[in-house]
Amino acid sequence: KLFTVIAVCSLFSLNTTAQSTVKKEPIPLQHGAHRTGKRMDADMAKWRGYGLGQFIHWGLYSILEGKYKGKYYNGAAEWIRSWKEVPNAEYDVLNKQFNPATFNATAWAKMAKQMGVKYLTFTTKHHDGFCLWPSKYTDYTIESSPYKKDIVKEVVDAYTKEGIDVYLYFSIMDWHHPDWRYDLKTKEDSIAFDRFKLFTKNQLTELLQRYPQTKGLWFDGTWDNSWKKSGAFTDSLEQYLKSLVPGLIIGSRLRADEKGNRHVDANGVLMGDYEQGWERKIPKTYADVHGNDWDCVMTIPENGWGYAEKWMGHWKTTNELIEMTAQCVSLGGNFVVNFGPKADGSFRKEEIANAKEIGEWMKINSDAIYNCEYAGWEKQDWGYYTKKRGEDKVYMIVFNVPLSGSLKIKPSANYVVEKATLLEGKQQLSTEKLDYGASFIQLPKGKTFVKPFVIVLDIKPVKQQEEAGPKAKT
Ligand SMILES: C[C@@H]1O/C(=N\OC(=O)Nc2ccccc2)[C@@H](O)[C@H](O)[C@@H]1O
Repeated sequence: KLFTVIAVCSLFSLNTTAQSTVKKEPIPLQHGAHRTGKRMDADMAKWRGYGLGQFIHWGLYSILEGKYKGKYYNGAAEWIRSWKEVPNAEYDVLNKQFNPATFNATAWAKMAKQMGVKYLTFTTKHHDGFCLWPSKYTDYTIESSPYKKDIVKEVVDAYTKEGIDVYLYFSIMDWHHPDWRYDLKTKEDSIAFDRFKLFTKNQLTELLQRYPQTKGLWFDGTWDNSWKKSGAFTDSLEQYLKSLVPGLIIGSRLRADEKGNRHVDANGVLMGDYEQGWERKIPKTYADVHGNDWDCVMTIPENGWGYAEKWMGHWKTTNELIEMTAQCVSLGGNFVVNFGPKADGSFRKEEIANAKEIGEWMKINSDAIYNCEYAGWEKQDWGYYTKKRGEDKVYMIVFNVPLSGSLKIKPSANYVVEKATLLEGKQQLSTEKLDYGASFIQLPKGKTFVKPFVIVLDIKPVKQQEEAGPKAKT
């Protein structure tokens, strides 16, 4: 018996070692990824350099503020329609109340400009199906509200005028539309969902034609079986949308391949121009991003994107949001902070404060954020490295000042540091060489730092040391 066990195990181990050496044949896919590696055109290069963005969730859910008849919903406020306490029929007539009479898109855009964001993602239609633009494919739109005016146009125009690129959030899942299906089990399901797919294609065409400044589409609500079973349609839809607007940027949440895989296809290749799975989470290491472009979308409270009277759990401070921004950019991504305006279009005081304080920090330190990339240097405890794209400049974004006042750095072998300078005030800092290619950067004695700060390292590429011949056998 024992012999059998040993025999089976050794066979297994043989088999695995054999497998590890045999290259896996790619699975032939009609509707998998059509590109491997990053998009290298100018539109995507601009996206890659944004660093900091803003998300805005605004809609009928903002009226309920995460509560109903005095009870507080403990889920994400924009999902309150799905709460058993809220009769769908009562939620669905909230369009009759929506009337942000004092809404001022220009004020939003100026707040965003001051904050230093380079792109906005704005909810045109969330899961509840209510359209903030006057779509001609449904009557469940802003035109059916007392407000009547085209909010999407007001937002797109105001942000574009401030030089902030606009991306339109669109939920495929539409709880209000009679032809939406979670799964395709019957012939009737498929007939209805075919109508729904045409409705979706028509609305997206409408958005791109009405708002030609749109730089990209941010898809959501694509996790159900009905969409997973529509891989071919998602492929043709993406290609169709990109034929309407060449250069359009679409993340990995839209597509499914013909085997129902989302984000990455059956061969593990990203389907989309960037990875959209980093929602309220940040990659730990560069390896986690698998060489893809990516951004992280983040709520200021622990969860909840639409306005809620009571924010859930911990509310992120400005320093935490700045650190998350630095963390994302240091790993080659962008960081997108979500704001959930009240039904009247005003922001809560905490969000206004965060935007102002982040803006004050960006005013001094944005060189370390805009158009920066992963530096590839060994991470140190004091904070994060970013590298200016195409320039011999590395930035140290410092959050943790050691009691010694000496910040250790270990440049990658292909660079030496020529000079270290405090970004604010331009004071040059002394450095002390250590062994193993490391150095100490000495902070000025007696200076106390009360905010995250940046040190600029002027670096010079060095030829890799020629291998000194075959290593002596030790
Ligand atoms: C930005 C958020 O996006 C959502 N959902 O996100 C996800 O489904 N996230 C997700 C799902 C699977 C893997 C990773 C992220 C929405 O339901 C939510 O209301 C909000 O609009």
